[in-house]
Amino acid sequence: MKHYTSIHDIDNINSWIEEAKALKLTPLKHLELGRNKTLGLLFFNSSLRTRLSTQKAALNLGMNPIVMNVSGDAWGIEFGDGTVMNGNTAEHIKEAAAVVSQYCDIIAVRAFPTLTDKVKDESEEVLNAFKKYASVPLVNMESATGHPLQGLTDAITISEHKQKERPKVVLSWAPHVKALPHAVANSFAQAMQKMDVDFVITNPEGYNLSPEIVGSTPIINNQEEAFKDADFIYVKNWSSYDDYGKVNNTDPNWMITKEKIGDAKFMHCLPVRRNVIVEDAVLDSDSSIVIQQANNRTYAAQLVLKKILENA
Ligand SMILES: CCC[C@H](NC(C)=O)C(=O)O
Ligand SMILES: NC(=O)OP(=O)(O)O
Repeated sequence: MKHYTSIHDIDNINSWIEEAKALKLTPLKHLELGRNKTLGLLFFNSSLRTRLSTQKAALNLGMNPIVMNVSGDAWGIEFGDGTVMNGNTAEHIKEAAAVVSQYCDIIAVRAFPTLTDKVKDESEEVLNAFKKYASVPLVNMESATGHPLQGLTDAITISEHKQKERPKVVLSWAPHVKALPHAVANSFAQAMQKMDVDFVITNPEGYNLSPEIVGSTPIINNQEEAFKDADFIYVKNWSSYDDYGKVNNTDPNWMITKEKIGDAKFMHCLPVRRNVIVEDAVLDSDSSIVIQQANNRTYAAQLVLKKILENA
C-alpha cells in the first residue's frame, strides 16, 4: 500500500482489525521500522484527536513527526493550473507539495470541504493535488469526502466491543448548529459495508448521504424504528447532500437520549456538542464507548503508517 486516502485502500478489513489489536497489545514492538523517518502532518483545519493520535502512532514506530497548521502558518496555496498568481495565493501546490516531500518520508493531510462547491469537494482537489505533486506516500487525516483513519478506528472498536457474531450497527444523523462535512459518515458507512454487520442508516428526509456512499444500505427515516435491537448506535451530524452544504433541519427530536439508546453502545468520532447531538446522561454512562473509540485512533494510524513503511 503506497497511500492511505480511502477506506477502499483496505484490502481485508478483518485482518487489518486483528493486526491493529496486536499493535495495541505491543505498541512499541516496531520501533526500528520508522527510525530516522519523518512524518509531516499538515492541517488546513482544526484537530485534537487526529493531531495527537497520529503523532503518537508515528512515535510508536520510531518516526519523527513534524506538524504544521497550513492555514494559519504557511503561505496561501494556489491549487489552480495555469493561474496568474496575482491574488491572495503566494505559493503553488506544485512547489509546496514537492518541497514538503524533501523533508518528509510520509505526508498526512487534513483539508475539509468547502460545503459550497459540490463539484470541487467531490474532486478532492487538495488531497489529489498532494497525491499528484508530492513524491512520498500520502495519508488522509480527513478530506472533503472521507475520514478513513476514523473509519478504520470505528471498525476496530466495534470488533472489540461486539457481543454477538453479527451485531446491528445504526448510523444516525443528529442535529447541529452549523453545516458539517459528510466525510466521517461516508467513511463509517464504507467501513461497515466491508464488515459482517447488520448495517442501517437513519436520517431525516432530505438528508440522505451520497447515493455512491449509501449503495444498498437501508435508509430508515424513522429513528425509533431504526434503533430497534441496535447493538451500536453511531451518531454524526452532516449537512444536506442534496441541498449541498445546507442546514435545513435542526430538529432536537433527533438528539440521542438515554431512553433511545437502550442496551446499545453509543459511538461518536468526537468532538461532540453535548445536549445538542447527545444528552449528558448518555455520554456520562456505560452506554458510551467514545473514549475507548478515541484511544483506538492511535492504533488505526499506527497500522496505516506501519503498512506504508513496510511497503517503502
Ligand atoms: C472529526 C470531525 C471533524 C468535523 N467536525 C466538526 C465539528 O467540524 C466533521 O464533522 O467532519
Ligand atoms: N475524530 C477526529 O478526527 O477528531 P479531531 O477532529 O479532533 O481530530
